[in-house]
Amino acid sequence: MSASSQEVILSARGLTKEFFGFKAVSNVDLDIRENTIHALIGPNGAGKTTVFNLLTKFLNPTAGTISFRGQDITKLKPADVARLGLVRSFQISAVFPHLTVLDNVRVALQRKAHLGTQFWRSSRVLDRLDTRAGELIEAVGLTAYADLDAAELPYGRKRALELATTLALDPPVLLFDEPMAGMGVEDIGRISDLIRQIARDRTVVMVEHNLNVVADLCDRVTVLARGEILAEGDYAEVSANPKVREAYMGTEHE
Ligand SMILES: Nc1ncnc2c1ncn2[C@@H]1O[C@H](COP(=O)(O)OP(=O)(O)OP(=O)(O)O)[C@@H](O)[C@H]1O
Repeated sequence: MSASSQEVILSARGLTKEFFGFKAVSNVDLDIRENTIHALIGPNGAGKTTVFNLLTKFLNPTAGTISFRGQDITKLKPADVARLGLVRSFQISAVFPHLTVLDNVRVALQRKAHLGTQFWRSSRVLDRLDTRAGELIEAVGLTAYADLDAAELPYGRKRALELATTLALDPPVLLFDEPMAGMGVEDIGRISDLIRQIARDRTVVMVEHNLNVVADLCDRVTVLARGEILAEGDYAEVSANPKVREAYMGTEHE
């Protein structure tokens, strides 16, 4: 799939973030295209997490603009952009440890369906929710764990549950900050498969340190270094770029 043929869904122009006069992100232009998996990579301190937090509105930029589907979202709050369909997963996912896997997914679906505050619920609506909950649990490989409390799940499976509760919201754009952090090889394979699967009809933006995962999953890669964009392209292009190699080498020797 050619990433350049798709519409831009999320973009930033001149994105800049200063912390007490220090430019963590400097004049970043970014175009994320629909139905692609787009990675933000770069050595430690490059500004990846700051860009991620700016895009999801957890931080306000010092300068620059962000637009989503052509709408300027620079001044919106995280909840507003989430409602528009720009949702970050994992770090703020609401997983209730003392609810079962099934009930966690049910709660997420009820929130999406705005049923949370209603006392009356038709059994037809609840049946539909249960069917969808079952599908989501199966999609993330948790069918055998459906009746366990979330707290009892091993780490990788907990992340799969977080993914299911995020998918329950059915967002067109999903952003992951280091989805593979702390995972073993087996979990990485499983979560990679899941991300590939959910990205078939969604846009995924991810900050990821594991370059094997980036090479395997991502259509487009933006490399940041010292708060600026160093290179952009597919993984083969950016990994062959001498400036990128130098930036990574530089930090290895620090
Ligand atoms: N709240 C803050 N206050 C001051 N400086 C900050 C703040 N957040 C980030 N920085 C600085 O901005 C720079 C970029 O940090 P950021 O966390 O965005 O980089 P990163 O590429 O995500 O790094 P890592 O790979 O280590 O997570 C770093 O020098 C960091 O110390």
